[in-house]
Amino acid sequence: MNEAIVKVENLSHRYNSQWAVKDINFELDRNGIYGLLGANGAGKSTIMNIMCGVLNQTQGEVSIKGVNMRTHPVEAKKYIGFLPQKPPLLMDLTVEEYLEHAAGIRLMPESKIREAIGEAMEKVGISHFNKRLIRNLSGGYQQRVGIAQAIIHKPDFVVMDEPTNGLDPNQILEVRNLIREIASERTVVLSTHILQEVQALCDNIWMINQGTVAFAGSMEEFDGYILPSTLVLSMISAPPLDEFLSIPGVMNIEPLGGIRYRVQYTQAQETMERIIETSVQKKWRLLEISLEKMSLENVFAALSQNKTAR
Ligand SMILES: Nc1ncnc2c1ncn2[C@@H]1O[C@H](COP(=O)(O)OP(=O)(O)OP(=O)(O)O)[C@@H](O)[C@H]1O
Repeated sequence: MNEAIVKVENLSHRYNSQWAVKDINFELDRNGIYGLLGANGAGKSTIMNIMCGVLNQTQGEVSIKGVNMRTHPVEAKKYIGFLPQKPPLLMDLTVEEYLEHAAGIRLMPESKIREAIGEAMEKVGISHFNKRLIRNLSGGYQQRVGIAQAIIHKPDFVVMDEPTNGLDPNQILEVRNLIREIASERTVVLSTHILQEVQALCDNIWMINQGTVAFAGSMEEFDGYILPSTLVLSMISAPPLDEFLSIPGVMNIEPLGGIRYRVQYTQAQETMERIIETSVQKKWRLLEISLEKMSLENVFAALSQNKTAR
């Protein structure tokens, strides 16, 4: 049997009298990107800090490749790379100096450090800035340095707490691509409070709500739970609603006042294309059509409705 890369059993933590995390269980045994999704304060950082041995849990156990993090933290940490929410960058060091420092903290043998720094810089695309002070790098490049320190010792498992937080849209895309590449050869767990981020990046997801797991499964299962979803459109010459409902994929249409309507659909892309084609053919004068973004609150509501319905 394959040994789990990460095993979390009955994990609970309280900072004072309040439980921040309550009875979390999961096991990861494959490479890929796993997302922890939850609103601010849901408990994501607490879980990640405990998994990485930065915080001691109140109850439960975490093991990395069979090594218990509580009893053998030094050995367990060899298998983990961690990019905390605020990467521990030393702004007055150059990229190379900082990575040397990070490799030292990871107790890498002296003889392996030079080569590892070169490889990590190349992997995250910062080799050309090796002599630059970290404070003189853009936010996106600083995040790359943060990722480089997390992979310098070639860990099997990398944890990233809100890795795209605070980046501009271009930097977000670049860092997402980098995360995909890093995950091609190891297991990555990342946290986010942005639904679209897990949808764009993750193969599997846990939704965390008030310190407990509200949903755990593949991205496909997750989409199955929260679909059907909605789009909003404006039509100047709308047909009778029955006629609109005959478009395959349209499950419901609700007038929102004026020329605006909310449409419930099954398969987003196909249904949208059919609506556009039909409205052109029938001259409904479609002005705009856009997918409605689901808020985390809506997702929780949809998940709990579906659970009671099943
Ligand atoms: N050091 C601390 N002392 C006391 N309470 C804390 C501490 N750190 C976190 N908490 C509380 O524990 C709960 C979970 O916080 P946590 O930071 O794990 O959530 P999160 O999902 O990571 O949110 P965020 O994205 O805002 O960091 C929150 O209610 C938070 O206020």
